[in-house]
Amino acid sequence: MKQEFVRAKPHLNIGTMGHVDHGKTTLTAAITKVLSEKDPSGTTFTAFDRIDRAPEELARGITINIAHVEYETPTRHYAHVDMPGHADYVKNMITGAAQLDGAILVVSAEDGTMPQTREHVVLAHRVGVPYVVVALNKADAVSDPELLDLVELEIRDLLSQYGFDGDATPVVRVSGLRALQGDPAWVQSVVSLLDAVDSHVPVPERDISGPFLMPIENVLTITGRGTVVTGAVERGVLGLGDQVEVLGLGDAVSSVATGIETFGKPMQQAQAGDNAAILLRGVKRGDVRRGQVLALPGSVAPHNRFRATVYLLSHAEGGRHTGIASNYRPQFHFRTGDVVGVVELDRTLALPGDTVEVTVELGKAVAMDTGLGFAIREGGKTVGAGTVGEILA
Ligand SMILES: Nc1nc2c(ncn2[C@@H]2O[C@H](COP(=O)(O)OP(=O)(O)OP(=O)(O)O)[C@@H](O)[C@H]2O)c(=O)[nH]1
Ligand SMILES: [Mg+2]
Repeated sequence: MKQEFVRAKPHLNIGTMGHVDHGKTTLTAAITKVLSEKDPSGTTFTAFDRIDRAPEELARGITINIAHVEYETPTRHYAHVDMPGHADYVKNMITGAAQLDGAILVVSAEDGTMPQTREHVVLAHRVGVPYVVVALNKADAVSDPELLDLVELEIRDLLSQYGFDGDATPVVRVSGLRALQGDPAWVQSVVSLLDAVDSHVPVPERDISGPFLMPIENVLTITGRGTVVTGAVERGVLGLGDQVEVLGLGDAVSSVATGIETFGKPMQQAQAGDNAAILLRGVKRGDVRRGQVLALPGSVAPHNRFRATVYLLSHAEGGRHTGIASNYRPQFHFRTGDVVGVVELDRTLALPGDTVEVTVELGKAVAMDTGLGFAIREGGKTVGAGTVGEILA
């Protein structure tokens, strides 16, 4: 019998972001190592090569998408996402799939701020990641303190330039690598970083009272038990035995939640903010997929025609070089999935950096309400961010 999840501390969702190779995954592993050594009952060490793995099938237990690791500080329980590639960051951030309550911006002290550092800061602010804490990483590799001061200044400037409070943001000098190797001074640097996260990122308000909704991130088969969907609960509460509907991208499927887990621990209820794995009665693996939502029956409906406000990312933000016109056919990324659609503009041309009102017609209906955010993508690249306005059909 597996131990039940105990909701003893507030739960927050955070993640590492930052330029390629600046040490996000190493730092993630170091955090779990440092915390597991302080309190083995709250945190399990997740080694570098165990992060970012998402298995297709699990032999036993309902396990969460492996891109997440969990850990506990003295005051909080965290789910931490360390996404494998730059494209995934952009996509997950812009759609809110990652639903970060705060982010650890990892900047290599050797390189300073780089293009993806900027892009992630821009996107984090645009999608409403409310707080950032900076890990000035690889501080072990830079012996000149003035150089570290300079990089710190540069980071604060960048944060202020894109809407964060650069002066108030904690910038902590760390070495994920040396902490992982057990060097006491650098272990302490990771403890300081976590203290900064605990104190700078407030516990968010969750929409617990709204109707249950969870975007599906992964679908797994558990031998002998059935089909499990995983994701982060967006709003509401789901209890064991509750009726649910899987919606969007095709026919709706009705089911009942017969198992609920978080990080491999069973629980009676999943609530907004939780990373949950939900076992669905009588559902075949092929009936459900990533990009759909699991929702309280009747609480939300799929739509495919709507008005939207769209911001086209500027070139500096990683957007297009050229403008768009009516009949533009990109991919629309809602929550956890992509669907093709056609854009109609109210004017002849919209340029990168512009905010425009458009009408969108999707190839497949997606569960949506007014206010839902989405990303516009082409060729695997994110070129715009939008918000659903009036729903037309
Ligand atoms: N000297 C030093 N090297 C580090 C540190 N952290 C990471 N590295 C090295 O930097 C390289 C990249 O580290 P990763 O943790 O894979 O970086 P990442 O940001 O996850 O990279 P992507 O996922 O590819 O974007 C590896 O060779 C690490 O060993 C550090 O604190 N100090
Ligand atoms: Mg990595």
